[in-house]
Amino acid sequence: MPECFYSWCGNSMNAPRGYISSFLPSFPIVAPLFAISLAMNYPLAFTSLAVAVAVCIAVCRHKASFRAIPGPPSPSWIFGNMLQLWVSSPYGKYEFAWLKEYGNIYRLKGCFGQDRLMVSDPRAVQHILNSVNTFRISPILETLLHTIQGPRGIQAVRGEEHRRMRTALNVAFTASAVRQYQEIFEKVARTISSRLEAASEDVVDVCHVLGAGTLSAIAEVVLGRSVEELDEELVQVLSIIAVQETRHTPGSVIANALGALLPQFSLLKHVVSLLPILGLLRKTRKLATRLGTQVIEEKAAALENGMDPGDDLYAYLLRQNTTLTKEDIAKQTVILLTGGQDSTANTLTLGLLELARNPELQEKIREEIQSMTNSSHDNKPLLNALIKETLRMYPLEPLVERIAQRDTVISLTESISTMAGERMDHVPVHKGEVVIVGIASYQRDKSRWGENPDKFDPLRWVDGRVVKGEAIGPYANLLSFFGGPRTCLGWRFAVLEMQTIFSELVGKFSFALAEGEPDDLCVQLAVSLQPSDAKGNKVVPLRVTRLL
Ligand code: HEM
Repeated sequence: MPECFYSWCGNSMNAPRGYISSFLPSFPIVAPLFAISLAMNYPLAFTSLAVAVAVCIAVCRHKASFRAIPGPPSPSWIFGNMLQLWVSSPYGKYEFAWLKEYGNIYRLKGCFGQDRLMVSDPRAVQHILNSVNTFRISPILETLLHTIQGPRGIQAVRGEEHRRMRTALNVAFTASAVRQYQEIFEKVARTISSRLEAASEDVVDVCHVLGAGTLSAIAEVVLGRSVEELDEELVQVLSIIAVQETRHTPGSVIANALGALLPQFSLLKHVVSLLPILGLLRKTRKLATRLGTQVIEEKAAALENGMDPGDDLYAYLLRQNTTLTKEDIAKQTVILLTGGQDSTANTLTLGLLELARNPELQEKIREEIQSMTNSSHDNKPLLNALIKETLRMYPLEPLVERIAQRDTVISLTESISTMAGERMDHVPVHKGEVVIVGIASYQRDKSRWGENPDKFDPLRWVDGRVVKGEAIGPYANLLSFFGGPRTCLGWRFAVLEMQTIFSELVGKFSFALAEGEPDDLCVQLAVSLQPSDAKGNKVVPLRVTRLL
């Protein structure tokens, strides 16, 4: 579940006014949620609260350890550079310009004059993502993960328990385990093909078709169930989560700033997760866990009776006899369904959009696919270059905030100059300070990815322009699947799924921009980085023509 997930909760609050008062007794816990709600319902009261908090912060604040590092001017004391960073449209309008001007370590202003360190230096990024005890996610994000996944969800558990659970789950995500799901991916790809065919020679919202396709893939591969067999209510909540208009807003930026100040008490998680405004998250978890439990029970019974439990991921996990209990497996259903669907659908959609913008490249990739039908997808260089370039340009989680739990030092790949002209090859960070890992910025660093890093150009992966550099992330030195102990568990699954679906679709159809329509499609930061039209709707209309 991406970092920016909780902005979604902010936007989905249509709470009746009177009900806000029920948050007041637990105000320190729910401050961010309260802030968004207040902003929407009582703008004046919100402004007064924001000013009061700002004054407190200004009084208590100590000088940030990285104050001497240059960075862009701040346009506002209340928001600092945070609106430019989190709310700009298209995503990265300011961030990628700052990267060019200030390099891969610079200082930003957070809300109410607080300093933030923006980091995309590879060594520093690796250090932060690996040091999960020193750099923790904000308490409010932890609370939301706890709400949607429950205390036993893989993203909610920490430390040794996380390591144990990950090792056990990983048996179903190794290269050889994932190869077993190939046939199911092929079946799903053919279903997507027939849906497109039904609409062929017409303009189709590929985002919608691929969203439905990747939900089928995840349901069939993980649970051995077709979408038609899933609870209708569950499919409905999953699609609300996927298409919800969840862009960041000034309210969510303030909530973010306040959320970073909350204490890390586990009791708070339990209290906050009961709040009525988080009802949709609880409902998703309840429905998904109920389905997971039912599936696991059926498969366990089949195994006990010497019958075939199926060839899906849950059956595989049960057969492997891992240290996970049946309840623990069932409790991962919500992260697997939510984390595995939209992420892959968005990446596939953005890849097809880029091919529609570049017919020549599309034709080259099609020729490779059609001439290598019997080869493994791993042997198709252009197909894999398309996947890598789409992941590079459009990381699902482009910004990651972490709060230092103690004083520490971050070493850099290359030294930087302070405003006074001194050289620094490491940056001290004090307890409580917030660093922002710029994953999208890291993936646009010219020294690593070659000339024109802002251009979508898959050929950079085959003509030697990409520099190997320090090994980072699980796939192609990219951080789109994250890095460190919290690396995406499903990255091999996602790569094989994308290889299979791209091969099927690009091999059989041509994709073009809708004629007469301006190409105003872009990406915006919502729950994750999402394709969007100029009005912010999650739609990508493309003209799809059947070729074979
Ligand atoms: C293009 C597709 C995908 C992308 C870009 C992606 C990206 C990510 C990212 C960035 C994270 C880290 C989130 C965080 O901790 O802030 C993550 C975690 C995770 N992903 Fe994916 N993901 C993709 C597909 C999948 C699929 C298909 C599955 C499952 C079948 C999956 C399962 C998971 C799980 C279980 C975690 C939590 C790992 C942990 O906390 O130990 N992902 N993913």
